[in-house]
Amino acid sequence: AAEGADLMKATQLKARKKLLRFQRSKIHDWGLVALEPIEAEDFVIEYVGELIRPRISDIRERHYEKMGIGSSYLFRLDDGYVVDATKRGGVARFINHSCEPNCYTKVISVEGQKRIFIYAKRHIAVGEEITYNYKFPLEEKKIPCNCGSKKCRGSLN
Ligand SMILES: Nc1ncnc2c1ncn2[C@@H]1O[C@H](CN(CC[C@H](N)C(=O)O)CC2CN(CCC(c3ccccc3)c3ccccc3)C2)[C@@H](O)[C@H]1O
Repeated sequence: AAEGADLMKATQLKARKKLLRFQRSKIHDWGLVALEPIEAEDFVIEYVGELIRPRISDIRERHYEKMGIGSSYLFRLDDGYVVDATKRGGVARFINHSCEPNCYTKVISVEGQKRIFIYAKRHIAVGEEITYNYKFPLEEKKIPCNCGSKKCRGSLN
């Protein structure tokens, strides 16, 4: 019974959302910082937003661009669907890109709903900024990358 409880506790620890804070980032404007140590493969946070169909996301993206909001809080899924965290989203929308990220994203269907979960690739120390690879498609108009990592590709797209 004891080991069962320990296993339960360990699982909860791994699955529990981590203590994070959004604050000024060295990479860009605002970012998300770890307030507690995070172990490799721990669940960090879910990228929460509205799941919208490809056509709707194109319309919204044009609208945001017109409003000068630029690359808004849109997280594109492989099938063209988009999770839009602009109006209603969690703090995960403040996570910046890195060419050597300390996290990775996983899209998991839960009751038919696609959701984006962010996990640690490695141990993350207190105070470290949470990052993942945006995997933006290559584009003409480059967004210069400021991740500062040795293997930086120089741009996000
Ligand atoms: N490694 C990197 N190197 C260089 N640049 C990087 C890197 N990683 C991320 N970025 C930048 O961050 C972007 C991703 N970003 C991640 C978080 C970001 N740091 C932030 O501080 O918001 C979320 C988007 C930034 N936008 C802000 C909209 C906001 C707004 C609009 C106008 C003026 C002020 C603010 C807005 C406000 C209200 C409603 C809707 C939108 C959304 C990338 O597209 C890139 O531009």
